[in-house]
Parts: sequence; structure tokens; C-alpha cells
Amino acid sequence: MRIEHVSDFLPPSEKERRMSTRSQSNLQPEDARRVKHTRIGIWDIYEARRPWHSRLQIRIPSLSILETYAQMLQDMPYVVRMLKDMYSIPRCFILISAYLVVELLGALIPAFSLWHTGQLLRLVETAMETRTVDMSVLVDVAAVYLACTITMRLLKYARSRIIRPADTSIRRVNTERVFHSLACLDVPTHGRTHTLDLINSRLGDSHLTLQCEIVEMSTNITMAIVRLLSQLLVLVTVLREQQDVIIVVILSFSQSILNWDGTQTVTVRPLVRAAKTTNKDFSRMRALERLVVDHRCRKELVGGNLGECIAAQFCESSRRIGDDAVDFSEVEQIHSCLNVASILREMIHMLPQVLGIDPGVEEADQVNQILFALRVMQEPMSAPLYFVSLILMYQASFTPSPFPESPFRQHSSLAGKIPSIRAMYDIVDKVRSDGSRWHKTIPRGQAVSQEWHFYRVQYPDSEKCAFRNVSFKVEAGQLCVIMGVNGSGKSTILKLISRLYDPTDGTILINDQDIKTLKLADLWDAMSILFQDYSHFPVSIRENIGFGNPAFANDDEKIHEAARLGGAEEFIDDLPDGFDTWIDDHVQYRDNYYNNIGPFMPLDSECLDDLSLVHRVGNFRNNSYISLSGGQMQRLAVSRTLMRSLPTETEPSTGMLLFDEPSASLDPTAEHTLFERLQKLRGSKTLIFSTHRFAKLTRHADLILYMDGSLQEQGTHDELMKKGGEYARIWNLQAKDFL
Ligand SMILES: Nc1ncnc2c1ncn2[C@@H]1O[C@H](COP(=O)(O)OP(=O)(O)OP(=O)(O)O)[C@@H](O)[C@H]1O
Repeated sequence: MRIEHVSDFLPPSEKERRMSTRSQSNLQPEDARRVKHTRIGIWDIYEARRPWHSRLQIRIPSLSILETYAQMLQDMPYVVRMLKDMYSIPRCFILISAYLVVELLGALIPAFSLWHTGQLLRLVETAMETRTVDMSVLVDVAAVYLACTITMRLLKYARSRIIRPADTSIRRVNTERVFHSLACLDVPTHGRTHTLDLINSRLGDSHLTLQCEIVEMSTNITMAIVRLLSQLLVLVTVLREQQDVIIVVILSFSQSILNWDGTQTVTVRPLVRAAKTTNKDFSRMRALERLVVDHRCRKELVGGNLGECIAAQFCESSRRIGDDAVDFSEVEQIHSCLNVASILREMIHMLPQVLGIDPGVEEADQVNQILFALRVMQEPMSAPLYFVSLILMYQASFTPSPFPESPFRQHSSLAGKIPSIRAMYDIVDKVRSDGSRWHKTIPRGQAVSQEWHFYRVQYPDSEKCAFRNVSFKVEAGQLCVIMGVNGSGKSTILKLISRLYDPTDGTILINDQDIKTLKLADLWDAMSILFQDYSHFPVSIRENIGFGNPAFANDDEKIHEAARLGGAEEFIDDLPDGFDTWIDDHVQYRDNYYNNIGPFMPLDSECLDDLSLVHRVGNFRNNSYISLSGGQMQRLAVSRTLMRSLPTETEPSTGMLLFDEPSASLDPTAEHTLFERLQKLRGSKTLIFSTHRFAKLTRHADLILYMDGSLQEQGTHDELMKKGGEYARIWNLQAKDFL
């Protein structure tokens, strides 16, 4: 991923020119002094130059050690599967192997420098006995310490450069895989809270992928053991003649183990910074992610058989961006870079520790030891005192310090991560598979017949009966209207035909075949359904209508025709961006942006000023979006449904149209026009239409089902009127008032 410091390294005039053309921001020279503009991959980052030095630390309590290991053992098969998957990703095998080598070297270096500390100890002993010091040994030891410090720094740098690319590749594969599973999940599974929690955790901002975090943590723990054992081995070799010192060493060793207190520290670094991207593919990926997460869109996704198509679009965008398709929070992690200044800074950083301000750091011990050796030369009488101090310093050298967090403290975090791997695979495995083993299919482009026999229907996880005793038949090409009061079961009938839910007690036959023996994809392709609680997708109006028939999602002519039939074309043309308008508040995802002020920081006025400056300079758009009226939303939804009813040269149109209260928000003229159009489709398609109020269309229906928790009456309008039952009573009542 390329990092460009747009406003840092260019001469002022060139700097301004590039900034204004590249980011379309109105950056003035004065702004450039106050705001730094960097470009990383697809992200433009604007950062206020005001420095923040403070850090926040939060302590997180952990699980008990026993619970930790029990959990880890249980989830081990998932870890094995994860490793296999990881190694099957190109590049990962080499990168992870290189990472392990770097970690191993990092774990062995402390033992190597400890061995030289042993030489220093010998030097001091000799100095005490003979009052002479071998300066060449002293210089050698100092050189080795310096080399070890620099090597450690280089290894740390190499480590960060290796783990990131591996993480990026894994993340891409993960995202595509989980996205595919999510896009194809059925309605009940998608609706369960734990699924949504999991999705949120998977799609949320995380420092590294789960896989990399687990590899990192387990490597840290293993390498901590390697480090301790190698140091112990060196100490026992060097100090084998001094029994009491070995006891001190063993005590030191146990202290390291006791450090295993099972808590971890999270550091939040607050900065006044905002980042945005205008990359269209990235915005599209985020929008599609929201679409598959949002339970409100699930019915359309399943009923429209859009899972595969949306997953393919997501992967297409993801591949177009490549490894740059990462969230800003991930981009932030690669900000650190190696330079000579950083090495020097680290070495200078050791000085205060030598003066005793922050004792216990490994590098500081080594400098201390050299200083002590010099002191012994200057004041031989105080040698025993310094000798004891020197041994005590060994104790601190057991602290595994080169990497930020004590590896021994990571066991609890590791235990917390492994179940997430299991959860991730659970979701990957959960894609609904029934139906695919059946090969019965429905002929495309022909009206179909339906036959229903139900004794009792219940929603999953609900004790209540949605309706009972329903038995009817709709012939191919007929218009069927389902009527009834609120809660009588009309919508449930449509949800069962589209197999959003599977009935437990009853059968539906389509063209005399049990609906459960039909391939799900074929069933969904053979119908077009408008749900009562329809949702629009967080994409443009054009795509919203296009998703009605994914095969023609890019056919502008068809999209316009569907919009015209659904009564939406006129108002869409009046919108500022026409068919390219993004709907409602979803528009904010076009310009993804993040404000990176630490959540725990008090927002003082200076900080807020900086944020508005950063927004102004970076030309961050306010969330101005188009709001559509309820009726316009419904016209759009009708247009999407009709998209699949359009005949094409290559694809037969769908044979079954299902509408659940399609005119609830329409004005009388729009309702009349819609019903006229539906009437014309009769014969070539089977039409099922649910409503709680009468309309002209009801009168002309081939079959009317009057529902009230069960099927009360069925027949044509005239037949039902002759019966004089509840249907006739309500018709007379409503006809008097409204018709
Ligand atoms: N997801 C669900 N889980 C559990 N029960 C449900 C669910 N959806 C609907 N029900 C129940 O099933 C019954 C039938 O609901 P349904 O939505 O089919 O009625 P309806 O006739 O379409 O009503 P309306 O005219 O208000 O749209 C109602 O008692 C309702 O409470």
C-alpha cells in the first residue's frame, strides 16, 4: 500500500496544486500549516497538526486460567481448520513462515546478550580479585549490546512489515467468504441476535484479522517460553559455580511466570483526524455490506434470489481495488515506518531509565551493567555492593520486553479470540443447503398453479398460531386476492410461498410439485414478490430497481420501463441525480469517512475547532440526502417487483407475481393505474395480491380468499356476495363509504 505525504514533502506551490487537484479540497497555504494531508491507498487523511501526548489505558478483566484452557481445547478443531485455510492463501505460507523466523530470532537474542552479560560478570569478578580490567572484553560486550538493540529494532520493524501484508490477504479472503455466506443466509438465521452480533464483530473495525491475531498471540506465548528457557540455560551455564546465584535466577524465573496475571491493556491514542475515500468500488462494498447485514433487506434478498449476485458484485469490487480495500482503521496500523531517527530515539530513550526513572527494561539493564562495571573499576571497595545490584538486574532482564505487550498476559486474549474463529466458521457453514439436492424445477416464463393445504402455521420461535385451516387452489394465470382484517394471516401466506419460512404442518404444491422438492434458486427465479414491509437497498435508485432482475441490472432501458410501469419514472427524473440518486440516509456511504477522536477524550473546544478545520480543508460533505415520500418509496418498490415481469429476448419473464398491500401508500390515481396494469398481466402470469381494503381489482378477481385467522370464505366476488357472509357485510359497508 502506497503512502503519500501530500502536504509534507513538496515545495509550497507544487504542494498546493497537487493537494487541490488530487483531493478536490480547498486547501489554503495557511490551512496546509495547520492540517497535514496524507494519502494511503484509497484514503485521504486530514490530520490537525496539534500534538496530543496523553494516552489512555483501560484494564480489562479476564477469564480464569482453567476456563481459558478448557475453551481453547474445545475450539482446537476450528483453529486447525483456520491454519489450513490460511496456508491455502497465496503468499501466506511464505509470509507466516518468515514471521515465525523473525519471532524466533527475536526470542533468542536476549539469551545471546545474556551470555555476554555473563562475560561482564566474569570481568567484574576478575577486577575484584586482580584489580585489573580487560578493556577489550568490556568493549566487545558493549558492542554486542548495541548490536542486539539495533537487531531487535530491525526485527520489530520486519515483523510489522510481514504481518500486515499477510493480514491484508487473509482479510480479503475472509471478507469475501463471510460476505458470500451472509448474502445467502435464510431469514430466520439472519434474524437471530447472535448472528447479527457475529456479523458486526466480523465487519467491525479490528486491528488484525482473527487469524493473524491468533497466530500472533500463540507465537508470542511460544516465543516467550523459548526466550525464558534459552535465558535460563545461559544463566545456568554461566553461573553454574555459584549455587546461591542460581537460586536467585530460579526465583527470577518464577517471578516471570507469576507475572501471568491475565489482564491486558488497551491503549487509545487520541488524534484530531478525519479520513475519507471517494473510491466508488469501496463505497459500493460498504453499501453491499450494510445491505447483507440489515435484516430489513433480508426478505428482498432471499425472495429475489439476490445472494449470489450481490456476493459476485462485492467480490468484483473487492478485486478491482485489490489489497487497498481496507477500512481506515486498518490503514492507520501501517503508519509506523523505520528510519535512523527512530533507532536513535529509542537509544536516547534508554538514558532516563539508566538514571532510575523507569527501571526494569532490558536494554536499560545492559547499559546499567556497563556503567556498574566502570564504577567497579573506579571504586573497587564498593564492588560487592555493585555485584549484588548486578545480579538483581538479571531479575529484570527476564521481563519479555521487545514487543509491546507481555506475551504471558496474552493467554486470556487468545482464549477470547479462538471462539470467534468457531463463530466465523459457523456462519460460513450455515448457508441454507436444502433444495439443492432436489432437481425438480419450474418452467420459466409460464404461469403456474398453486395448491395449499394447511392445518396450522406457526412462526419459528413463536408459540402463537399465525393461521389455521387453509385449503385452496389458484389455477395458472388466475388473479387471486387475499382479503382480511389486520393480523389475519395474509402476509404469512406470501412469505410461505416464497419460502422465507418453511411450514411445519402442511403442503404447498406448485404445478402439482411439493414446494420443498423444488430448487430454491429456481423457485425464487420463477416469482417476483413485493413485501408489505419492503426495504430499499443502500445503493442508487437505478440499482434498486435493477436488483428486481439481476440478469438485467445493467440494462437501462429495462430499468426505465419498470420505473414507468411502477409509476416511479416521473418523480425519479425530477431528482437532482435522477436514477443515480442514492436513497435516504444511505447516501452518506458514498463518501465514507471517519473521525478519529478517541472515544474517551473530552471534546474540548480546541479539539472541536480542529475537527471543523479538518472537515473544511478536506472538503468533507455534510450528509445532505434526498428523502422520498412513502408513496414514492412504494412506487419504487413496485417498479422493482415489475422488473422481473418484463419479457426479454433472452430471458423468459417470471410466471408468478405476488403483491402484499402494494397500494397501501399510493394515492387513488396511482392505485388505479397500478391495478389496470396488473389486470393486463392476468393470463400470462399467476397474480396473488393481498389487501385489507376493497378495490375495483377485488371485484374482478378469479378467486377471493377471505381470511380471519383461518380461511373463512373463498370464491368469486359474486359468489361471496350471494353467500351474504362476512365478506358481503364488509363489502357493503366499505362500498357505501368509499367506492
Ligand atoms: N415474524 C413473526 N413472528 C411471529 N409471529 C408473527 C410474525 N409475523 C407475523 N406474525 C403473527 O402472525 C399472524 C398473522 O400475521 P400477518 O402478518 O400474516 O397478518 P396480515 O393479515 O398480513 O396483517 P396486516 O393486514 O396487518 O398486514 C399475526 O398474529 C402476527 O402477530
